[in-house]
Amino acid sequence: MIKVNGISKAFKVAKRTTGVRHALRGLFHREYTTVEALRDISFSIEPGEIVGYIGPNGAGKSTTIKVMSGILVPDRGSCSIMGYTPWTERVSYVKNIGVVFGQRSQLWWDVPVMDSFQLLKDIYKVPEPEYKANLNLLIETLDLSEIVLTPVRQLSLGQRMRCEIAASLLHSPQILFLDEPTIGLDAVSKIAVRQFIQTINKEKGVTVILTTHDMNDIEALAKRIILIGKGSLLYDGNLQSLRSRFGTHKTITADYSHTDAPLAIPGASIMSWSSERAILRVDTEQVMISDVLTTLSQQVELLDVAIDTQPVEDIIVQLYKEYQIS
Ligand SMILES: Nc1ncnc2c1ncn2[C@@H]1O[C@H](COP(=O)(O)OP(=O)(O)OP(=O)(O)O)[C@@H](O)[C@H]1O
Repeated sequence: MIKVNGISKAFKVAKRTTGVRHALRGLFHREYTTVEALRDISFSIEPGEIVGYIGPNGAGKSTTIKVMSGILVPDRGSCSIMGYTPWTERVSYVKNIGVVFGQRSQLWWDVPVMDSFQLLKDIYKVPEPEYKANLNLLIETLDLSEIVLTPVRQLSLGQRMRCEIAASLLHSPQILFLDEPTIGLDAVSKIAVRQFIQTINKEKGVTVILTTHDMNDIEALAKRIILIGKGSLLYDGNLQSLRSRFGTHKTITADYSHTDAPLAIPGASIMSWSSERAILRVDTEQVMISDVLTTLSQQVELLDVAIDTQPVEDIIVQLYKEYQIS
């Protein structure tokens, strides 16, 4: 469905200087530097996938989404999405995609949301029955009935984001690009947006490419992640295999009957200890969790045990370290 092949994009940026002398000189003689936003990026995405496109600030995520949605023309490389080249066949191509930029709005600021929806219907030439069916479904699933008659400028960020997502789906696109869709949202709105993304992916088969800094988004939604750093693709694969590669540490929180004897557990490091609770960190490549629990139960009377895997955040930090990006 999506084939990106060797995409590169550089921006020419004017060098900024401080001081009056330099500013005056800059009026006559501008100096430029080149920012390589994307370097030889390639990947393919199958229909129905949800892919988390992640990387630190300035890595090139938004630039990739802009190239894939036809807003930016790359310097080199090719991109074929549902048979279209996004930047050369933009008019016919955009009917197949929905785009949400969390930091920008596609809705008209001063008019009620419903008027923006109507305008988008006309722009995309959505037939009336299809528009009505989509609108009703979106109003219901995104809980918009009480806000569609409100002007966008009066909406909260969470309400606006739900409307943005609805706006991007009115024309039944098969691919949805989401650039930071949960940025700035409270916990409840984040969960609502995540659930909705899952629903349209499962029920309508919409392919989703999602950029985010929120690892909970990734954990909840994406089986596959693509990691970029400083414009280069660093990892493309399964979140689960990344877990097994890096996530070999588990944390055991053990509650037990009062004891003053210190614990000695071979293969586990004791992160914290009190007379009733200990937190242990175990490298499962070195020692089995069951062995640690057996040793523990020989030394204390266990009341409760919780075992946590390493959060995805930690794994991503390790990846950044391995690739020396920040
Ligand atoms: N229009 C532009 N003009 C000049 N430089 C740009 C432009 N757009 C992006 N860049 C630069 O390209 C690089 C990649 O930017 P991009 O916005 O794609 O990163 P990002 O991964 O989306 O970052 P963030 O997580 O901060 O949103 C950055 O160094 C950025 O400053």
